[in-house]
Order: sequence, then C-alpha cells, then structure tokens
Amino acid sequence: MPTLIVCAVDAEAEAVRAGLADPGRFSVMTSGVGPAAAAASTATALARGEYDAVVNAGVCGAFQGRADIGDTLIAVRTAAADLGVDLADQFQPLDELGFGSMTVDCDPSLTEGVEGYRGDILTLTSITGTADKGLLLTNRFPAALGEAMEGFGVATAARQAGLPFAEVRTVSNFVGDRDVAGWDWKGAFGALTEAVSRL
Ligand SMILES: O=C(O)c1cccc(C(=O)CC[C@H]2O[C@@H](n3cnc4c(=O)[nH]cnc43)[C@H](O)[C@@H]2O)c1
Repeated sequence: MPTLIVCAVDAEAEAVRAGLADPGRFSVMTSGVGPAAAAASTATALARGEYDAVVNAGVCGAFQGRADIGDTLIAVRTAAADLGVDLADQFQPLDELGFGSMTVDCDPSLTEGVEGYRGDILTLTSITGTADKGLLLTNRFPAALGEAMEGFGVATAARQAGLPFAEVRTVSNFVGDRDVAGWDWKGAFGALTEAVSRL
C-alpha cells in the first residue's frame, strides 16, 4: 500500500511531487493550513484504508542557532506547543494533566534515507511573529528545532488509524520577529523537493 504525504498548501505539494523518486509508492494531498484542517483532512483520507504510513511534509520556521534557512528537519517527535496550561512562570503539558499527550513519536524507519537535523518539531495554530514569543518557545522546548502548523494534527489522525507517522520540513524562515523579507520560500521548496527524493 502507498504512503500518504500530507502538505498544507499546493506549493508544498508541488515541491513534493517534483521530488518523489517512485511516485507510485506515494499519494500526495493538500490539507489546508493549521492542525485542525490537517487532522480532519488526513482522517478523511485514511478512512479509505488505502495507506500504510503517513508523512507530513512542508516548510517551517527554525529556532535560531538550531538550524538555518534551507536546512532539512526530520521530526523525532511532533509536539503541540500550546496543548496544556500556560501559566505565568511555567507550562504544564497535557501529559501532566492526565488528559493524553502533547507529543506523538515519529517512526524513524520512514525517513531513514533523508539527510538533515533530527529533533522535535513544534505545531502551533499561529506563526510566531515576535522575538519574545520565539525566545519563550526556545527556552520551553530545548529539543525543538523548528515550528510549523500541521504536524500534530496529521500525527493524531495517523495514530488513531494505527499507522506510523513521520514529519519532514525544510526551513523557509527563522522563528521570531516577523521579517517576511528574510523568508526564503523558493529555497525551502527546492530543499523539500530534494529531501523527499530520499523517502
Ligand atoms: O506569510 C503568511 O502570512 C502566511 C500565513 C499563513 C500560512 C502561510 C503559508 O504559506 C503556509 C505554509 C506553511 O508553512 C509553515 N510555516 C512556515 N514557516 C512557519 C513558521 O515560522 N511558523 C509556523 N509555521 C510555519 C506552516 O506549516 C504553514 O502551513 C503564510
């Protein structure tokens, strides 16, 4: 059975399709932006029972000092960065509250051939646009390499379907101050094409 690759937007899906070495082994779909659209679209696709694994692929922001623009990030875990209680001096993850988990482990066998940095990738419902929030996330999640908006949604749908999951992202920007002029979409899409060719 093929692997389902979920991208948020058409530009990411096009970059992925351009790179697949054996397109017959994969099906690429666009879910829409954010974890809710990603979870719902993935769950609908998986209900057909036609896939044996799920990969979330796209571009992302990187935490300064942990990865650079154009780099490839491979998730060890995908983590919903705000799924818990946000207190003044600390963050209590869902895990500590006894209501489930804010992380999903990725299956390393799905991304064995992909070269890049391996670590956690955060999922947020909004792009971090200030240096203060970027610093807060950097300190709160020391194992996080970057942030995006769909991974935890796709991972949750895969987990509920009993399928292995992986997340592969290429860096279009740094997390923090919203300087869109410094974003490199073209470079990130090119890197994404190269990264998925190793899947
Ligand atoms: O530039 C914008 O205003 C903007 C707002 C919403 C979505 C986009 C996209 O192009 C969506 C692509 C996809 O990119 C991921 N992404 C990229 N950089 C970041 C980031 O720094 N923080 C979170 N997500 C990021 C995300 O997964 C989007 O779905 C543009």
